[in-house]
Amino acid sequence: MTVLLSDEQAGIVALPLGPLAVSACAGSGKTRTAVHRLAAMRRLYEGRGIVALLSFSNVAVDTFSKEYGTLLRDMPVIGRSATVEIDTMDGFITTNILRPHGHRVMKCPRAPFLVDGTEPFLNSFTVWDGSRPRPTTEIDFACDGANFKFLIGKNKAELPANWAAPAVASLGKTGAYTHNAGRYWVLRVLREKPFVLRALARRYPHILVDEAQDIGPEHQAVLELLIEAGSQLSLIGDPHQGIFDFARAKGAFLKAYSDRADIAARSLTVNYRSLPGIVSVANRLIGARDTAARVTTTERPSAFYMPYKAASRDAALDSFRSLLVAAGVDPAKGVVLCRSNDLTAEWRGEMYAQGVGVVRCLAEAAISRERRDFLRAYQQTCLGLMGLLAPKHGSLAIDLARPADETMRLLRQRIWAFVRDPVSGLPAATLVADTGWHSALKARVTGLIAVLGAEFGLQAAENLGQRLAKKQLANAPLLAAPILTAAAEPSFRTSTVHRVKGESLDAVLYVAKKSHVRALLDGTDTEDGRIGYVALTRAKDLFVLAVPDTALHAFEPELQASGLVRA
Ligand SMILES: Nc1ncnc2c1ncn2[C@@H]1O[C@H](COP(=O)(O)OP(=O)(O)OP(=O)(O)O)[C@@H](O)[C@H]1O
Repeated sequence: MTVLLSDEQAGIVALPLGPLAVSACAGSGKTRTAVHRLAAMRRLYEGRGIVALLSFSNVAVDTFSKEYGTLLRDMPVIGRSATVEIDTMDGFITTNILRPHGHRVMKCPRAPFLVDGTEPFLNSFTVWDGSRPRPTTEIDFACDGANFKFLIGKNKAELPANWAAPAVASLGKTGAYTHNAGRYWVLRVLREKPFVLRALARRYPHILVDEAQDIGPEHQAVLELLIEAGSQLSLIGDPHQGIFDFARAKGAFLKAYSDRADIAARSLTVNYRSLPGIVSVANRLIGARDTAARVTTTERPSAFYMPYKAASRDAALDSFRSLLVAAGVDPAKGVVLCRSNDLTAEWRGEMYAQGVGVVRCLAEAAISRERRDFLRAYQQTCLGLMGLLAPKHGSLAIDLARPADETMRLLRQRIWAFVRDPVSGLPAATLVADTGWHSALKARVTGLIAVLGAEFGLQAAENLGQRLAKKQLANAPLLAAPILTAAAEPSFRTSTVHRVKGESLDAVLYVAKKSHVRALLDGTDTEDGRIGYVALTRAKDLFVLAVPDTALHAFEPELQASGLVRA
């Protein structure tokens, strides 16, 4: 299949192959444009290094790799070089800097390895925050010019460097790093070991970053160092879709980069994804004049709002189902989107955050398995089991992830068997949490720990009973049964907006709280506004905004002025 480009896209691909900043509207085919430009640059740099295409999610990387593969099939041999790399931004810095060179600044005797903070061996690494010791893994790092700020807690309170730096160094010596600390160590490698930076810039003469609105200050600092050392940088992104404020990524770099004198700045303004009615609402919300490439053959609207009662979720989902049928969209393709994890879990019919500690991990494992997310079910089960084993087995999770010998492989099989089996292994999430589920869990997990002791020599932690205590479990199933059994009425995929970023969805129901509706209507100056905008612009054929019934009256004039139609 030949992949075609529009004039606008082809113009960007054909630009002289220097650094570039592309500000692109939603659905404008950034993937296609970036992949074609990558192929064009590849020819220029043939034999002189690697051209990297970086993004921020594994889904984006898979999509780019597939499209690039399709494009290569139609290319002359010269374009088929293997010297193109497609990766996530974090994957790129981990593979090229942290794993091979991190030990030079971390002073560890092994290649650095990622931890998520729950590994028991981390318990002995703490930092004083002025009133109490906190896990070192909770330290966040903010790039502050040539220095770093060390932050802690939800409010990101600043920690004095003379408390934080020694704690970070002490954990670094083990080789362990968190996602946040990884960027700190990467920047230290590039600043303190100039030969690494020089080699990297020679190896990557041109780096293209997609979703460039998501570049935060630490990634920006890495890219600026590479530019100084000789790499060229091209950015492509949409400032209206920056939804990673929590990572301090606010699209500032993309905006500022296009103003630099030596950078060619271009725009993509045609939306190929959504029906004109949806594009028109998006335009009104952000004051843009993007155009829709698709045409409609009917007068039927494609962007709606409807009231919902928080206590009547099923009624709202039924209304969405009717709208899907009326729009001719397969109901199985409808997707429910929410702003937060809690709201998403509620709309999925899950009992959110059940249990405490080990029991919570195992409850999440059971829910994940029932939702057929087996990998997460396995990972949560491993985490739970780690909490039931003696601290000396602290690195077991890492060994299990990459089993080096037959014993580890057998152990992994044993845990997988437990995860998969609701009858004698991990109890079904449809059982009542505080009675049937908990009592079955306690008996079976205790049995499993005994087996792990007998067969694999693993020692149980002390106080197993306490660790498996019945705390914060509701007198209801962990997972509402209709979600699993409604074969005739397929349940909708339900997700946070963040998880569907970059995707095209046939139909979207965006379940908003009052503040989310307000933010959506106010445009994209706030993060909540941008999240609403991302939800809206995922929709191809149908968008429905669910507004709390108590707030409908106040918003109705503005909703209609934006072009949304009452369902
Ligand atoms: N020239 C084109 N002709 C027809 N369809 C196109 C063209 N370019 C892109 N598309 C289609 O438009 C849709 C949106 O493309 P893509 O997902 O790359 O958009 P995007 O710019 O990344 O959007 P967003 O930033 O909103 O995620 C895809 O289905 C893609 O195949």
